[in-house]
Amino acid sequence: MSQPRRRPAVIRRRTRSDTASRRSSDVPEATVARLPLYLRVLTTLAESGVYTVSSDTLAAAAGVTPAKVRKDLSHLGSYGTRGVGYEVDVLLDCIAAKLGLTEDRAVVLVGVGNLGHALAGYGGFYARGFRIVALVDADPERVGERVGEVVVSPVGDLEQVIVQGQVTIGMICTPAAAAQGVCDRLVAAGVTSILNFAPTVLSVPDGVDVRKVDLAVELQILSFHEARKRPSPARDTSPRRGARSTPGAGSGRDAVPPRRARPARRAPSAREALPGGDEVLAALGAAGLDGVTSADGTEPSAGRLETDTDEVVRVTRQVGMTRPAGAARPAGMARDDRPTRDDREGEPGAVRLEHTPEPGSPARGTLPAAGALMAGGEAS
Ligand SMILES: NC(=O)c1ccc[n+]([C@@H]2O[C@H](COP(=O)([O-])OP(=O)(O)OC[C@H]3O[C@@H](n4cnc5c(N)ncnc54)[C@H](O)[C@@H]3O)[C@@H](O)[C@H]2O)c1
Repeated sequence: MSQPRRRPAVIRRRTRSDTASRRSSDVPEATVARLPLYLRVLTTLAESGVYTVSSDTLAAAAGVTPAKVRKDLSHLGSYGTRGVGYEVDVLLDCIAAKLGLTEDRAVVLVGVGNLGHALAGYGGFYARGFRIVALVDADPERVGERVGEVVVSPVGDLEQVIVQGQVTIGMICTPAAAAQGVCDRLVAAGVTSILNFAPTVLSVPDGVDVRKVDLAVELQILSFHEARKRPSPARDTSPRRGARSTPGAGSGRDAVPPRRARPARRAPSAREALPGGDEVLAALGAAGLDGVTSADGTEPSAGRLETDTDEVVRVTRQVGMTRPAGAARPAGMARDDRPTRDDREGEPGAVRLEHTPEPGSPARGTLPAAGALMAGGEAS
């Protein structure tokens, strides 16, 4: 159980050599990730005048199990006292030292847009010993702007502000395309830790640490749990037939997963249909469609056309369709009558078109012209 205490505790700052001598690399990354949680809880307890804390209390406040707390703290050489728990002050110092928080750290923030502004104005960094000493942006209109105590510098001064401010940590808030270049310059100027907010994977030499923050990933993880709580109606998530594997997917730069599974692709040999009939063929011919051939190599005839997607798009526009033939289903046309790409080798982008009138629709050779077909249906 915790006991009330009179005097609030403060984190004692140690010298650089003191910190270095206590620093070790034998702490698992997962433990390192939890130490800031314990630190936050302990700071609150100390400020409330609490003198000791049990592993149960610390675990509950940090949202982990008591066993994990005991294991994590054992990596720090801190085992507590049976029946008493841990001394809050001692544990605070111990964790702060392990995290290297016993000295202030200078930070440069590159990219002072929406996100950069918000971060630069956040007082919580300073309270935890992180001083944003420089703000840098490539936009001349942002240069000279004051955000809090700091004036935005031109990106050309990046190396200079790093050296002058003895900066070792850089925060990247630029668009993804600019992030690697910014990262390279930060590293070349002496920055050895980078907090990257840009949605890209950065390459850095040995000895440079990169942490990536992506709130969208956090939301996607929450979405996963939401989906488990409330299963949605079944959706077609089957892999596309014939889809090739994508080497490096999810590990390369800007790897962004698709928002939803695409419908299964058709087999390459599938014959696709178009609003056919002699009048459609005539309309295509009148519109100047070159290179129309029949699907079976004979003279082109209504309902058996083979051409290139771009040409279909161009012609459908010329004959008055307000959207490409493949994009909408004209009235009287079966759902499967829409033309789609054909995967035949050596003919990327080709489409095979075959008209198959739906029962009740106009017979072959008496169909209205393409423009009329579209106008009667879903033209937008
Ligand atoms: N990690 C997250 O959770 C998260 C959340 C929001 C945004 N982001 C990312 O943060 C980045 C910034 O987002 P934003 O909304 O602030 O964009 P923004 O366009 O408002 O700001 C980007 C800033 O970077 C500057 N910039 C561009 N190239 C530069 C360069 N080479 N050197 C210095 N400055 C340069 C621009 O002038 C601009 O001021 C984007 O990559 C975005 O995807 C990440």
